[in-house]
Amino acid sequence: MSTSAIQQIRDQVQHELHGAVTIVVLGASGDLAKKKTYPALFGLFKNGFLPSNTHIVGYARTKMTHDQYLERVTQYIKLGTEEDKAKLNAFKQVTSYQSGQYDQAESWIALNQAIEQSEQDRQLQPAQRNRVYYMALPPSVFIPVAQGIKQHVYNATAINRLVVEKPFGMDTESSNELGDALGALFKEEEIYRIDHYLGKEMVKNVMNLRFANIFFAHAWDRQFIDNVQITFKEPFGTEGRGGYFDDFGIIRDVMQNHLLQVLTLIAMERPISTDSEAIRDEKVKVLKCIRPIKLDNALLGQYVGDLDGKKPGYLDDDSLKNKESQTPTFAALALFIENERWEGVPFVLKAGKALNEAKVEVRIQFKNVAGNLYDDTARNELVIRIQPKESVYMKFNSKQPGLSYQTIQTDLDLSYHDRYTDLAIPDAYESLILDVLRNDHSNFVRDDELEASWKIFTPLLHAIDDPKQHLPLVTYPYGSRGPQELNAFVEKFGYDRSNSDAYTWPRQSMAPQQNKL
Ligand SMILES: NC(=O)C1=CN([C@@H]2O[C@H](COP(=O)(O)OP(=O)(O)OC[C@H]3O[C@@H](n4cnc5c(N)ncnc54)[C@H](OP(=O)(O)O)[C@@H]3O)[C@@H](O)[C@H]2O)C=CC1
Ligand SMILES: O=C1O[C@H](COP(=O)(O)O)[C@@H](O)[C@H](O)[C@H]1O
Repeated sequence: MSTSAIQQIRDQVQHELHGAVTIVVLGASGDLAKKKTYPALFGLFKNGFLPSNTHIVGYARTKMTHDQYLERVTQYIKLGTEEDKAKLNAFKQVTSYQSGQYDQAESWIALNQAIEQSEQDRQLQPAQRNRVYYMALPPSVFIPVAQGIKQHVYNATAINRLVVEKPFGMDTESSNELGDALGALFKEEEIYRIDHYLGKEMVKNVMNLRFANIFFAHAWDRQFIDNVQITFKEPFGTEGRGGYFDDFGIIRDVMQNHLLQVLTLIAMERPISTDSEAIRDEKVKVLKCIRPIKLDNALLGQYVGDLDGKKPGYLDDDSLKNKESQTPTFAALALFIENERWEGVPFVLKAGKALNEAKVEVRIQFKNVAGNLYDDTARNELVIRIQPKESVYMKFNSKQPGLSYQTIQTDLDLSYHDRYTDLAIPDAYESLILDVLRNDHSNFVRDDELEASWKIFTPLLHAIDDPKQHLPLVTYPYGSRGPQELNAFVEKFGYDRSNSDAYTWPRQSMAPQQNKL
């Protein structure tokens, strides 16, 4: 980004908040706070993106001294240079900790007094007494905390913003209940529902790729695209998180939110502008065209121990209470969008824990060439690699170099780490907290978007949760590609790998004999 574009963002934040804010991190003693929220806040502070007059208050029940608090919340911050170390010392000067309960008025009153004291010490004018409340908390306390804040901490004379972490409910009904409870306390424009995938660089790039390139615009529909695969793979299981995970399963954990958000960006119509409401309007429209997932269009799996006996199965996890759990740790789901652009095109979402690699990507597979002149050609694919190794590449067919006329598969490859020097991609949380400060809702989930997304998944989730229905659950070994039924599943929904066997990515030089003929 050019220096002037960066300065423009800094000026925007400064202007939006009149140069001052108090950021309250609720649940500051927790895992998300130390791993994501504070490192992101430090990244913004270091690069001058926080308003010049910022104070960060950590809040949780745990009793900690100031030094214990600082140690805890800065342990995951990476320091590259001496300058970073100096900046961290300066960052520590603008934060403090307040311990209190989540359901007691006295605690909230005390928090409000601490904030007011800080505002007074910083000599803030009424319009500068802006407050951001970041709920890094388990969902069981979202509502009492939102109530406590609204009643005792909310400052009606300035800006208030509430940042909420997923999960936003377990199904349509519970999500609506949570939405109604929050909606009764905060206006929709004050609420920022985080889906951290919307802060990832390549997810943010989807709109630029689609709407700033004329050649994609005209091939982006059922006439040219055969199927879309959106894949999430993690090489580790639920080790130690089985307690949490067992209530949710892979569909609620990453598919109803992260992968569906990616699908929405791929499938939505062009918004009338880049304004956040225009974007979210289009997202809601396309979500409403997706029918609830049919049971026949789902493949569910659970991992077992690996073949060497070194890695445990899901049911071996000590943190798991139900040793006969039927919770899926893997799912492949085919979704269909019933509109003019996409009718009949399967969007296959695949996600799994304890697989063979770490990878998140979108793979758009185009149709076969009609009346093709050449034998054995592979289908074109556009791949958006979200992580690791951010990249966009287009697989296409080309004449083999030399005297041969054989067609081979190759690619046009924009691998970020090769193309851009000094690449520094900010963490998703850094980007999203900056958006909160700039008052840009584009990368946050709106209430109606949430409702539309739960409607797609709720019938399937209820069937999975109902022990009487006994949905088939296949197994796969820890560290494998997933259930062996997966290939047949994706083929059933159109995915065709023929003539792709010789192709690998990232690019490697072709074998000498392939170049010679
Ligand atoms: N951790 C992660 O990487 C991610 C987390 N999230 C979401 O962020 C939110 C916070 O996650 P995370 O930090 O892992 O959660 P934690 O379990 O670490 O909880 C955060 C803090 O909340 C308090 N707390 C924990 N359990 C309870 C309870 N039953 N009742 C009241 N307070 C409780 C504790 O603080 P104290 O006891 O001091 O008050 C704890 O330090 C969740 O909604 C989670 O789904 C989303 C994406 C990733
Ligand atoms: O929300 C979640 O996401 C993480 C994956 O996030 P990533 O940024 O590391 O790709 C997942 O591990 C976790 O189970 C889920 O709750």
